[in-house]
Amino acid sequence: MAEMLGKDFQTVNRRIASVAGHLIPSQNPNQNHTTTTTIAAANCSSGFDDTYHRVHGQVPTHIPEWTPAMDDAGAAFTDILYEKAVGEGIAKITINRPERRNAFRPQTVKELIRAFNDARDDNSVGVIIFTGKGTMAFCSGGDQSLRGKEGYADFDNFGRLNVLDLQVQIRRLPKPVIAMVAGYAVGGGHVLHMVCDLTIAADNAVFGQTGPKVGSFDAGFGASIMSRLVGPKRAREMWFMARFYSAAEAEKMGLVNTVVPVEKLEEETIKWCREINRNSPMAIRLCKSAINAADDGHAGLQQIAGDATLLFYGTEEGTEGKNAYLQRRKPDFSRFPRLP
Ligand SMILES: CC(C)(COP(=O)(O)OP(=O)(O)OC[C@H]1O[C@@H](n2cnc3c(N)ncnc32)[C@H](O)[C@@H]1OP(=O)(O)O)[C@@H](O)C(=O)NCCC(=O)NCCSC(=O)CCC(=O)c1ccccc1C(=O)O
Repeated sequence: MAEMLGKDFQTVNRRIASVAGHLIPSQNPNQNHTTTTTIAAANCSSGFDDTYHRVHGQVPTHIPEWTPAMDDAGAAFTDILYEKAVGEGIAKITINRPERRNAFRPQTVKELIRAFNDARDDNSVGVIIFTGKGTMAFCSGGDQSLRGKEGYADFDNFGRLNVLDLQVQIRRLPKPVIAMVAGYAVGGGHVLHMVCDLTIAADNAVFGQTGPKVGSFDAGFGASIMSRLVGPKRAREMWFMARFYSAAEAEKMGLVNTVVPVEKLEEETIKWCREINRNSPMAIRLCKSAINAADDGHAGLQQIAGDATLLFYGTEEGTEGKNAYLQRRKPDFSRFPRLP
């Protein structure tokens, strides 16, 4: 009996400690002593006051300390800025050609590919922000002054369309990529924000395809992903008319996740990054590959199947096979259940 009462007492104590863990001290200006308020009551912008929100709490919104980043090649970037937030697991990749409304040239795309590769390989990075320098443009597409008969040419005497490689890279990257869009996201720049996993738009953002006005089109992801996002009727409208849409219109169409005042853009984006980074990286990885799997055909299956192999390597069952091979014996899988 005494033992049972002791256990109950322990349970009550544990529960009180757990609830107290959700309490933060706050100073009441009218009183000289400290009172306690629940995190949910103090900060809850979502308006939910439940254990889920008390346990997970609020996400800090302060701007992080950015430090310049490099990749293994060590060559300086000329067309982009590549930064990581100290101690945060956030990388930021910025097209740095504001005088051209952040239009990309082949060199820009090569540098973007290097930075995205590095952010993928850095296992301290959980989320990548993709943006443009300044508030006038996220990206205005391919640099038309460099467009030739075979694509875009800057330092070579032949053209290329290497932005298509970048699109595929972002789509396959097993970490969330967030487009942080202020100003124009048009032409190939509009396609780039669409291939990102999420888009946080400033209230000055402008979206649209220009291709049919400038003698270009993206019949790849630019057509198929757009159609998924906004539906085929709207996608046809966007491509046939080549109109521009405000941030509010884009939000209504499902092109962006949220719209915030331009001066709050980075703060809000960082908040989303931190919120994602608090969650299970493997769950997020699988969610990304699962959402893309059907649309991406063999490549989509390969990504999600690779994730399954990755998980299987971490199991005892998988390890038994490897150990048996290394120990030159038959594997013994008899202890592993054949689940229904
Ligand atoms: C973006 C604008 C609407 C902004 O207008 P505004 O604020 O009035 O500024 P401007 O004075 O026009 O521009 C300032 C400055 O920047 C230069 N500039 C802007 N955009 C570009 C650009 N894309 N290329 C080259 N230069 C640009 C502009 O000339 C000015 O320079 P000054 O020296 O000061 O004069 C407006 O700028 C605008 O409409 N821009 C063009 C938008 C556009 O049509 N983009 C190209 C679309 S096609 C494309 O992107 C193809 C991409 C591609 O490679 C591809 C290939 C194959 C398959 C798929 C794709 C794909 O789509 O990704």
